[in-house]
Amino acid sequence: MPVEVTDSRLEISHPNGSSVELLLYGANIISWKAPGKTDGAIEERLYTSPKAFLDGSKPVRGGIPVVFPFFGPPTRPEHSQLSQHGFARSEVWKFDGIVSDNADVVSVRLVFEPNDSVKAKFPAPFRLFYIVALFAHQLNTSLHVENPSETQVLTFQALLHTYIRTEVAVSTVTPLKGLTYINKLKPGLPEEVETRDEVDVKEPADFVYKLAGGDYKVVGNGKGIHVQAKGFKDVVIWNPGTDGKKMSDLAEGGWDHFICVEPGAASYWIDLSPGSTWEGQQILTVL
Ligand SMILES: O=P(O)(O)OC[C@H]1O[C@H](O)[C@H](O)[C@@H](O)[C@@H]1O
Repeated sequence: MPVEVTDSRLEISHPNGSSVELLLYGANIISWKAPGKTDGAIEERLYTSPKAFLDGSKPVRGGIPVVFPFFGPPTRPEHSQLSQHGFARSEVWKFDGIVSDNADVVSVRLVFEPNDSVKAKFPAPFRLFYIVALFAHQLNTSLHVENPSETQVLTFQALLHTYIRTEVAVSTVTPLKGLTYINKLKPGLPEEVETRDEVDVKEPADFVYKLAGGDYKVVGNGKGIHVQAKGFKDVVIWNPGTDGKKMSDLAEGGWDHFICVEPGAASYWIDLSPGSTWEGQQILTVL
């Protein structure tokens, strides 16, 4: 079967050998395996920490966590009761059916509607859909935010916190040169302009690149992933380096094996008018 659903996870398989595993907890993709375009070798393309909690007790350290309704830490009073990066990554989503199943693409839809505990902390009406589409060499994830209110504007941020598996020692992200970025490692300091042709994360990195263009490449050891984004104007590049020692769900040296490339609305807010839907999409392609 191309889609297997259990109480807690989904597995999607493509006829060409690629596959995805996703937890209903957070709609968090925890694995994407896809063949190389030239060698055909099926490899894991995302990083999920071997120490990540996959039992729903804590947001998953790895894969693709979904960030909504704000990119943390909270800065607005209406988010003060919510935890870092909001609740979308720590609530249980529902499988909402197979969207397509053919030789090109197998895709599914998940939905999250606010439950009582979310409504108590975040009363604004909303509904989230997440479409996960698996192609031979590509994984396409689309977050749809609906505002069902007839009167109230829904204000939010959203982001896909993608952990790309790559060897940090030899990997770079391009093209970011010339972009203005917020350096979250130096809070309060003015924004900076990226001067590097190729950005690496050999030192701790936590940079929010604004109006970043939506087209990035992560390359290392002759392999790589093309990251395209639509609807997400920013991209965050994050790796904690040895500060990762403070994270109970990241093993010693785990930070050497990923770069987070996070398309998102992170430096700005989206005001969604009543009755409207917003979409943010990420397309990952094996290079
Ligand atoms: O530890 P988490 O809550 O998953 O956040 C991990 C990281 O996410 C983003 O990339 C932020 O820019 C970082 O500041 C944060 O440390």
